[in-house]
Amino acid sequence: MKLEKRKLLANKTIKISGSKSISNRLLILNHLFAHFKIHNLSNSQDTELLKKALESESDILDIHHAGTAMRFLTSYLSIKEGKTTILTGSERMKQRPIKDLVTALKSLGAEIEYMENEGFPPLKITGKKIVKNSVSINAKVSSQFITSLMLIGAKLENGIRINLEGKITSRPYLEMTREILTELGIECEISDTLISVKNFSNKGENLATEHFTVESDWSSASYFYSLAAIGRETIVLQKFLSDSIQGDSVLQNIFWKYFGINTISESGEHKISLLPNYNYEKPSEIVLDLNDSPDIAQTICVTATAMQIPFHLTGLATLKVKETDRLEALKNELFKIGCVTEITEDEIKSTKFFTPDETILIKTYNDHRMAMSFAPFALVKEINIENPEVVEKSYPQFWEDFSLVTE
Ligand SMILES: O=C(O)C1=C[C@@H](OP(=O)(O)O)[C@@H](O)[C@H](O)C1
Ligand SMILES: C=C(OP(=O)(O)O)C(=O)O
Repeated sequence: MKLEKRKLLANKTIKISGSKSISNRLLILNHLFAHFKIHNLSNSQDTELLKKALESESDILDIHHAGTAMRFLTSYLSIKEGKTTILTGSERMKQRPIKDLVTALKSLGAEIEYMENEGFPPLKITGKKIVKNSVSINAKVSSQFITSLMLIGAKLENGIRINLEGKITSRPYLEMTREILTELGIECEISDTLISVKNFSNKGENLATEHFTVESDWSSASYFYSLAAIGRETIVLQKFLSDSIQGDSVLQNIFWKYFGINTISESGEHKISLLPNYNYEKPSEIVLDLNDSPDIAQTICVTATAMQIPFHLTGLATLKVKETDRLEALKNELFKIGCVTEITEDEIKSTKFFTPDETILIKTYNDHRMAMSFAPFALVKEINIENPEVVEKSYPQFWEDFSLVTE
């Protein structure tokens, strides 16, 4: 798809759909406990796939590229007594790790077999009653494994105590899970090395709420922060809270500190205005540890490149096992828009900016965030985005919204 050089329009309002992460947690909890009404559910393909899988009677479930769906369903199916299910996904999903989660579930008494390669999907899962309640898990590879255990914890006879080994990755996602459980009336505590979830008996006790409204998706909001920063015009986004339970809401601080974008909240209406500071002076370098919010790394790299600000981002080890190896993908594609980078196992650092070629063709590697994060570069120069439809994984109407704020 060709994006001719665009201009950012001032004061346009975009309504982004519900957070994919919150929605996917709520769907699992909704099926484990009494049904409650979910408002502003994410319209992402990942959420649709999880919803379909939970409603399906089939013995084979294919969740394509949806990482959270794969990880959350692994625990969910492990406690569906009397049912055997094959849980599979796309070719990329078959390369994304799941071993730490499977090992933890097996140590609790679950019955799970690898159908192709040890440590990777597809899995054959036979649901069982789990009575053990203490488990250890490596916290370095993906927080989704831990959330997956937390989500079933209250359904286990004796609750769950999860011992965390190693450095915790993507920790705000664990806090998000705890916040959601707490809001539903399920007791959960998190310390640096231990998470506990108490059993929540369904008999006689009701969940604390019958309605849950999902805040809109902060990771999706990042592309509009990028547009506001590069285009220096105000954009209004809905429905967001400044004290969000989504870790990616840290965008507010990052874009204020490094890109001169002020976030003004209008409480009541859940609107935020992204306002460029006209006295903004570029920093000499952006230095950030993104271990807590890996999904906004691509947005920051492209924004910094468009604005020619040197950057050094660390804490990115998990990027290698996402929809694609995002560090490699960034290195290749940033070069096309005029930035030379060095990457290691968990870092990316810009070393030089130069004037890019006339024709820029961005590859997207089956990764929605590659397409969406590079799109704002069209404010600098015409670019072409390969396979633009990849955005549907998290943000199906992204291109319509992009066209609403640019011309
Ligand atoms: O729990 C979640 O909803 C997520 C956790 C993060 O994954 P990791 O914990 O694997 O980094 C994040 O990257 C992903 O998009 C969503
Ligand atoms: C990593 C992501 O998703 P998942 O792991 O759920 O596939 C993402 O949305 O950037």
